[in-house]
Amino acid sequence: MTLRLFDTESRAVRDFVPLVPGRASVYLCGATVQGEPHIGHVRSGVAFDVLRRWLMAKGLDVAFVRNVTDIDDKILRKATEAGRPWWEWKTTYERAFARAYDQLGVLPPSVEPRATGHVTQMVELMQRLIDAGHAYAADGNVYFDVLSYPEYGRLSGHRIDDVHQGESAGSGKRDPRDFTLWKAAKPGEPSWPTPWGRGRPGWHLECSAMAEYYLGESFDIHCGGMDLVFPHHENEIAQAKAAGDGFARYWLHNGWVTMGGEKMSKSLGNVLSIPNVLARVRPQELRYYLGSAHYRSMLEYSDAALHEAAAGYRGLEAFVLKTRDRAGDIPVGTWTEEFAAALDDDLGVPKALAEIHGRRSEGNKALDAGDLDTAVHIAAQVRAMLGILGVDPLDPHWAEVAGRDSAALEALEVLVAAELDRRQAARAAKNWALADEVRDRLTAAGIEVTDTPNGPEWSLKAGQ
Ligand SMILES: Nc1ncnc2c1ncn2[C@@H]1O[C@H](COP(=O)(O)OP(=O)(O)OP(=O)(O)O)[C@@H](O)[C@H]1O
Ligand SMILES: [Zn+2]
Repeated sequence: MTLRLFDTESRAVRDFVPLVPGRASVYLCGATVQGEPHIGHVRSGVAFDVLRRWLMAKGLDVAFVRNVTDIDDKILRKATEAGRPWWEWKTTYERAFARAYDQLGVLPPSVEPRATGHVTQMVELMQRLIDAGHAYAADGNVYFDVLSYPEYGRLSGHRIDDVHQGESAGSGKRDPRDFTLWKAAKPGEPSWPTPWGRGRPGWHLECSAMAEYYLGESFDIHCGGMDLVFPHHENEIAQAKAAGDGFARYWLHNGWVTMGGEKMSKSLGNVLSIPNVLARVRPQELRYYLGSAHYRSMLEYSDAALHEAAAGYRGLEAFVLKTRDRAGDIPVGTWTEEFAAALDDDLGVPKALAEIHGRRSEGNKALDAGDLDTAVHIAAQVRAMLGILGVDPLDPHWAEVAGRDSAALEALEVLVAAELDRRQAARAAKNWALADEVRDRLTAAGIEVTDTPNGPEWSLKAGQ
């Protein structure tokens, strides 16, 4: 059956026909590594990991590129405010994102290019745009001439008169609707040489240059969060197409994680960090929760919805484990036709999950009736289907992630217990100052101590 995908550019569900039979090329806009990831940031990683796994399951050789935006105004500003080098700052948060993707079982991309490593490709693209009369250099900046590209606005539906790039006014810009390809160097900021002077890349230029370098001038699918439709993806298209390239043939956008009806965002302060959520549920449960809604719909966060999803997942897991306990190893089987039809229909995960839960309930009936052959057959189907969604309960990845965390927790348990013994001894000796000091140190380290009739108990503070 043919996979059909909703393409933002044509505003329609279209059959997915790859450019090269048997292959699929996918570019996903990755993070601007300026701070700790929140659960909204990783939703696109999870949603398009399902796309990738489904393409692979259908036998395609998938080239999957997810970039890292590692030079940007926000990175420079935050590093300066913290008094740290910008390269240390961005590396720290690149690691935090990598860890979050890994914890959630997102497959590592085929390549993970950094913007700072692809200035050569950006200079080449700017040169082509200048040669074709679609870009101009002014005072060390390079701008894209929006009016020179009549198709501008096709992706987002913006009328040319309504275009506001949301950039600070640049020196030498001919028209306020033009956008920045390259920023002239400022004192104290990192910069790279170009024929137009030293400077650093604009955000939009990076992605066009990196997508084309790895995937070619035409490729299959470009993905990202829906806030990227304008201006980021509109500008990516303009840059590539004005230079004469075919660029992406399908545009996919995921909805937001919202909280209180608004996009989860650091600037609004309504964020939940990954470690915070992983203190409440396991990584596979968080992934199941983030992936359970259709990728294009909004996902309004609530503790209740998170726990409900986690319980739903545990029900599936319990069936697979129970069957394994009774019957031995469960192989990875194949998915059902209903599941395939659901995913082929623009990655209809909610329908696919309804199918999986339906199979689980049949499987449990088989277990109750002592029909182990049927139970094993169904458990193998459930494993295959959950595997496409990235949450196969028997995937060794989850044991590995849990092992890492539990080793650290066990070590913490020993250390905190020793501190609490010291505090109890101080209290017994009426040395209140020492007892308070121990407690304050634990609090400062994010450990909350509660005195109960059974003695002191501790937990990690549920911070942001
Ligand atoms: N709440 C969210 N839900 C889904 N995707 C999100 C959410 N917040 C950010 N993203 C996505 O994360 C990616 C990186 O975004 P970016 O680094 O620009 O963060 P941002 O949108 O400025 O968020 P914040 O204000 O929290 O830093 C983008 O693709 C964006 O669509
Ligand atoms: Zn991008």
